[in-house]
Amino acid sequence: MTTTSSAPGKVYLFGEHAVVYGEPAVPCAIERRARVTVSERDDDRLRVSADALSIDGFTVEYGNASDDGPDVDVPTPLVEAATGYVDEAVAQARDAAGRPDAGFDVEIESEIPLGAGLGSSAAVAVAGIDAATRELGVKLDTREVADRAYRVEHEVQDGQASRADTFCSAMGGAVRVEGDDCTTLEAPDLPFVVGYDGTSHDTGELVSGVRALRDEFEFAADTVETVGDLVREGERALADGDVETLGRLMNFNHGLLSALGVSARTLDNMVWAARDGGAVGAKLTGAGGGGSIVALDDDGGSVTALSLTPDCEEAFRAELATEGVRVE
Ligand SMILES: Nc1ncnc2c1ncn2[C@@H]1O[C@H](COP(=O)(O)OP(=O)(O)OP(=O)(O)O)[C@@H](O)[C@H]1O
Ligand SMILES: C[C@@](O)(CCO)CC(=O)[O-]
Ligand SMILES: [Mg+2]
Repeated sequence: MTTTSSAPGKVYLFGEHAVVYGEPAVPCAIERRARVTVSERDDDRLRVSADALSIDGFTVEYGNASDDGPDVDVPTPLVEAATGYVDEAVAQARDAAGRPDAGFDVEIESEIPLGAGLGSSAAVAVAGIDAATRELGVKLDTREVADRAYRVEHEVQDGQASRADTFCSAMGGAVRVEGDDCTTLEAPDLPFVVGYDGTSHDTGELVSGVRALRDEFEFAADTVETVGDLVREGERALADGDVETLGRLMNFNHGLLSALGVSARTLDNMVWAARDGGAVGAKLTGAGGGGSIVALDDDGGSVTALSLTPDCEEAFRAELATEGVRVE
């Protein structure tokens, strides 16, 4: 049998990083999806092909726990970084189905750039768990897929992950996450514009950087709490459909993320290009360090402005994905 599931990427209206320390955040799913196709094998091995992986796209085949790991001619840390989320998603599916020895051929196709703040890891984990459990004849509730995908991110990111990306990808739409409390939100179809600088960064490392700053300086811990205050204000603006206030708060959130050390010159340049192009607000999205920004702009001027910005490799309008994980 073969099973394909897909799940969307996301942008953060507000609250990334601070959400790791229990502050609320509001991510929104966008219509860019990762598709994971899984076929059960008749042995216990795992064969992963992922065209989009930045190490030139590759296929690896490796055994279950006791084996030596992937047999490929690329440095091990690179392979581990590339396959960590898939490995853990498969481990979750094996656990959910009570089939520790199940082997799979896994194929990943994704419209979400890797390591760019658009939630590629969460989408791959969510779609992977959904496809692999269905392939083994187990139908998980969407919230359980989200919970297991969270455990994948938590494991791969050395215990530093929130439930935000994975819950958002599993449920679709706009969501609110505060610690273990995850809810879906009524949201207007916001005019998201994304600018992507073409680079890739490691979420785990960026989270560690914020943690270190927060441990060193009390005012950095205060900054994280201020992000939480801003998100609560943002929730009211979202409920009122007050796009102008949402934009102002996004600008404020970008400044706070910048203070926490996770912006980059490319991100700042794209943020300013979007604002100059008429966006009501713009901020980096996701872990940062490079990657993507999100802006709110009804009339498309910011897409043009971003396209003319040397630091921007791709600019596009991103529609809210109302559907989360689904079987294809
Ligand atoms: N198309 C894909 N094929 C295989 N693995 C993928 C794919 N997309 C993402 N991944 C996995 O996710 C990792 C990137 O996750 P990471 O959390 O660092 O960035 P992100 O999720 O894109 O951004 P953010 O967490 O800031 O939203 C890759 O190294 C890889 O392990
Ligand atoms: C930086 C972070 O807040 C979002 C990454 O998209 C990490 C997390 O929530 O796990
Ligand atoms: Mg991620």
